[in-house]
Amino acid sequence: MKTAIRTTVLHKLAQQAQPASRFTELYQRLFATSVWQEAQVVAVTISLPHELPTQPMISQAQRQGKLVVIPRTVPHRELRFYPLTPKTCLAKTKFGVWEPQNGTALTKDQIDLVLVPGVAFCRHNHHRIGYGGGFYDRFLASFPGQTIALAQREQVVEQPWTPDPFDVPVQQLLVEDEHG
Ligand SMILES: Nc1nc2c(c(=O)[nH]1)N(C=O)[C@@H](CNc1ccc(C(=O)N[C@@H](CCC(=O)O)C(=O)O)cc1)CN2
Ligand SMILES: Nc1ncnc2c1ncn2[C@@H]1O[C@H](COP(=O)(O)OP(=O)(O)OP(=O)(O)O)[C@@H](O)[C@H]1O
Repeated sequence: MKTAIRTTVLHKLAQQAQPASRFTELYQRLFATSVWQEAQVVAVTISLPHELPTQPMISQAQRQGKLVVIPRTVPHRELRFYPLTPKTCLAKTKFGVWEPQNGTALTKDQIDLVLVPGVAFCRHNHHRIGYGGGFYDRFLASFPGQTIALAQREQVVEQPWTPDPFDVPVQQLLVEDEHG
């Protein structure tokens, strides 16, 4: 079931590249949350072309004096988050994402907010489906801070699926064009 949803949503997302202007209002809703406002250290990805653009969130966080950290994949399908600064060197992985090559990884308890990427999200219970690597499920299993995901309309699934025991739902799901 998760595999079928992943394939369907990825197919929809592949149809168009996402202009950040489409999501201005969604970003504003994120910036208005108390979790965002209180976070000093924010973990976010460098988005792929079909993903919701993350650059506006990175810029806003840096303007507000927050530390932005980005993931690097390491053996055993784990993630480590490194500061994104003008000194950060990035390299493209086989998977196609840009990852940091230098700096010092933070520990989980140093990160206040993780903006969780995903392919599909369940509207009702905030469960998520990623690319199938299990990186975020593994990381979030023992993450003590806050989690928020932003979703394009096409990524939201109305019908709950049966989650695997290791799946970790996000605490807040902000959906394009929806308030509340
Ligand atoms: N922009 C962005 N960055 C992100 C994620 C994301 O969803 N979006 N991730 C969210 O988790 C992590 C990377 N996710 C990955 C998910 C799957 C595979 C993967 O299937 N790798 C294959 C080899 C790929 C290839 O050779 O092309 C493998 O390990 O077998 C790799 C990374 C961290 N960075
Ligand atoms: N906490 C965990 N400990 C050990 N293995 C895990 C854990 N979480 C997930 N996995 C493994 O990761 C694999 C992929 O999981 P899943 O299909 O749910 O990935 P996903 O949610 O799509 O990916 P991601 O979390 O990277 O976005 C599963 O085979 C699972 O066994």
